[in-house]
Amino acid sequence: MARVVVDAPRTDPEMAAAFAALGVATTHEAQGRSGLLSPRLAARQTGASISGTALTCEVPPGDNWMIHVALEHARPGDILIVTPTSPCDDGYFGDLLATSAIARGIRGIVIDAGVRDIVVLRQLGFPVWSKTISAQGTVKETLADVQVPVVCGDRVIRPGDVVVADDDGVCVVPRAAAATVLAAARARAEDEEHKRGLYAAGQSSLDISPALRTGLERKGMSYERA
Ligand SMILES: O=C([O-])CC(=O)C(=O)O
Ligand SMILES: [Mg+2]
Repeated sequence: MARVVVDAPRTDPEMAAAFAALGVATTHEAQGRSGLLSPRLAARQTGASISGTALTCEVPPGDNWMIHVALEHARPGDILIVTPTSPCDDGYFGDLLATSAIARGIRGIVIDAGVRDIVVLRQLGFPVWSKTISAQGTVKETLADVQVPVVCGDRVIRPGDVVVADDDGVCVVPRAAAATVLAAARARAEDEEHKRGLYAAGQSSLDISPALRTGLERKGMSYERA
């Protein structure tokens, strides 16, 4: 039996939104280099940087009915996560569904399958991370689960987890870890800001981070004159 989990708990929307300014690389590093979705889920635009709470949706191959169901349960600040129950490249999502998603406060879509109407999606400014682009249409015949834990881009995503997406890819932060990872990501961003100033002033990264130099010696790097 397929089911929709209604009012699933989610990360505080303001906290989830704060990750966008930090970005995917920093978030991923701040949680111990984890959470990154497969790079096959590529940005279909340039310059979009979003974060929000996961609204998850399973779809049978070639059938987008459950995306319509998921949109009905959208809350402002959600990011739609769509995963087929077995691999499929069809164009599940296009400009009509995007128009509805925007109206319902959804910030973007991450889909381990295809999207279509890509020119209009870009014109709408609705950001997409997808496995592919395909005009292949889908039917509305078979049920699947909405707002349940899914595997998307080879990572488990639970309803209400934080999803961060930009030109570097997509990263998931489990709801229970969001506050800790946000604090670690902010600290990392501050540290990088400091280093950026030193790098720009011409300082060597080996001087700024002495471990990089002592590590070379410890591992036996030798220097020879040409
Ligand atoms: O309607 C569909 O099946 C997908 C689509 O093209 C749209 O959302 O515009
Ligand atoms: Mg269309």
